Amino acid sequence: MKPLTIKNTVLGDGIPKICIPVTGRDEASILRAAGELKTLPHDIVEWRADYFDQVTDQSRVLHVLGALKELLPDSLLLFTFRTHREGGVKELSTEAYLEICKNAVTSGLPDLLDLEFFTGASGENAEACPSVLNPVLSLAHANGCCVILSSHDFHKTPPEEELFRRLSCMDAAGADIAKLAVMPRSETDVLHLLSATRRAADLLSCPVITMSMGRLGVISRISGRLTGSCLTFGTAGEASAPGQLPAKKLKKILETL
Ligand SMILES: O=C1C[C@@](O)(C(=O)O)C[C@@H](O)[C@@H]1O
Repeated sequence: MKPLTIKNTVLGDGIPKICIPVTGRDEASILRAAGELKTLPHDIVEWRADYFDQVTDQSRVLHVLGALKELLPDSLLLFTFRTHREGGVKELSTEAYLEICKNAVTSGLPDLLDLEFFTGASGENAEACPSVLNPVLSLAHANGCCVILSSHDFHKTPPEEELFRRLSCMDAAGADIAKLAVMPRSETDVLHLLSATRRAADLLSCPVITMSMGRLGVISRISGRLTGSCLTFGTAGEASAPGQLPAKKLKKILETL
């Protein structure tokens, strides 16, 4: 794997980087939460725009993106609309989801876009749709924005081979970073995720981010140095997924390990 440098942050080398999600429902609470991050250890701020009540209003989204950039000029900004089928807050059509992503990257404000790998695909273990993903990937890249291709399963952990296959397919599809979040049902599920991550970090060309969610999977959020997962999500207030640790505690653990 080749490390990815965005501004001064190197993903895929050294201690895993920390990303803190901001999940407010209105502009005031989003900006208040973002302001509080100034004193917390992090490299990336993720705006989870699916929590935002006005997310379908393009100009309000651009306004919030601009304000976040201004408030946190030294943090990388990750734009994420998590769809309902992958664990997000709002149910929108695929077209509306893609419009939100395109609007965000066209502004040139986010440093990173989370794009769900199975957008436009149907059913379990479906193949991704290059005709849906490619235009967004190109638009993001043309606007200086890196793309995290992502896949989430809040119910189970697919077999280890499938975990590795998904990360490989994301890499082959042109991801700048490949990301997988899955829910363990047993200790073995967690070990499979860790092992697939190590293989992917060794064999793929892009950096990877993985997590096994919930209490059982907490080890996956602190073991990136061992497994090769380059980024881990920590909380400042409300968690955006089960198992996330508070950012300060996370930083201490990562430094100790
Ligand atoms: O995809 C991810 C990872 C995540 O689900 C987690 O488990 O930490 C948290 C989300 O906010 C983020 O978009």
